[in-house]
Amino acid sequence: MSGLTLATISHSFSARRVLDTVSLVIRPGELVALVGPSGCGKSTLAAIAGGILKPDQGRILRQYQRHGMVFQQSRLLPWASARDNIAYPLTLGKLSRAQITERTHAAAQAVALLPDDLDKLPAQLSGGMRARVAIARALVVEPEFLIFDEPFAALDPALRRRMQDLVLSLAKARGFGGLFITHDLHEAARLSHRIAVMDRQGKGILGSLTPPGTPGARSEAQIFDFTQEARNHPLLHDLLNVDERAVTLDCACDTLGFQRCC
Ligand SMILES: Nc1ncnc2c1ncn2[C@@H]1O[C@H](COP(=O)(O)OP(=O)(O)OP(=O)(O)O)[C@@H](O)[C@H]1O
Repeated sequence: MSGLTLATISHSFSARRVLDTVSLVIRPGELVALVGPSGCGKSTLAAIAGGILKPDQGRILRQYQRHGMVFQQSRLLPWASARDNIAYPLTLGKLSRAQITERTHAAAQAVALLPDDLDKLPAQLSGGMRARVAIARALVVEPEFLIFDEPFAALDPALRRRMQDLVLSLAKARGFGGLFITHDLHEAARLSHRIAVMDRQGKGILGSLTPPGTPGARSEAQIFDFTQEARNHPLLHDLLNVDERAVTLDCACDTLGFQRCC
């Protein structure tokens, strides 16, 4: 079981303070979705959680050995094939060539990449394929914790659903925890034990919403009902502007296969 504690994290870019004493505790095995208005500092917090960015102040406690990260932009090596991008983190360890090949192909298969796609460079892949290569690269290390920054945004509804199911089944099998950043409330409700809502100005976590049941065991009706109710929750109502609410609704309708139900 793996958890993460971010304690009173502050960070500035140039003179502009983006995060101001933000604390978030993810208990061992807990999947937390982080939502909040665009620009409030979610990606910055994810980069700090993943050790990509050193905060100006604050403490990070990781209760795991390895995490897998997916960034908002796929951040693939442009000169390397999809296969080599997925394998890259393994080449930094002590695995044999045969083990690397086996794990790379298993990860590629899990994200529904075809063998032909693996020879292509990132520029030759579609946006959705690039996103899946990035997800495979995160999963290939057999992570104990996931940090995913809008990992499924470039995927069509069917693939998005498939990737969500993949993460849920792996989380269940391995008991890992995770931090998922998303603008899609339906996705947040589907993937997480808890939805943490970040302040508009990066001044902390305003509170959390807890969908009923556990991720992976919720019915689509439960998720849909929760999402509809949550939109009117003061925590979200004050934070999401009209456009963002519309996007969230579209996503929920798409995923459920409804014709503009709302
Ligand atoms: N490398 C950087 N240099 C300067 N400013 C940055 C940098 N990265 C982020 N910022 C600024 O920090 C603020 C928070 O950005 P961040 O990407 O963390 O927000 P976010 O909540 O993830 O937004 P979104 O939901 O739109 O992805 C923004 O004002 C952004 O312009």
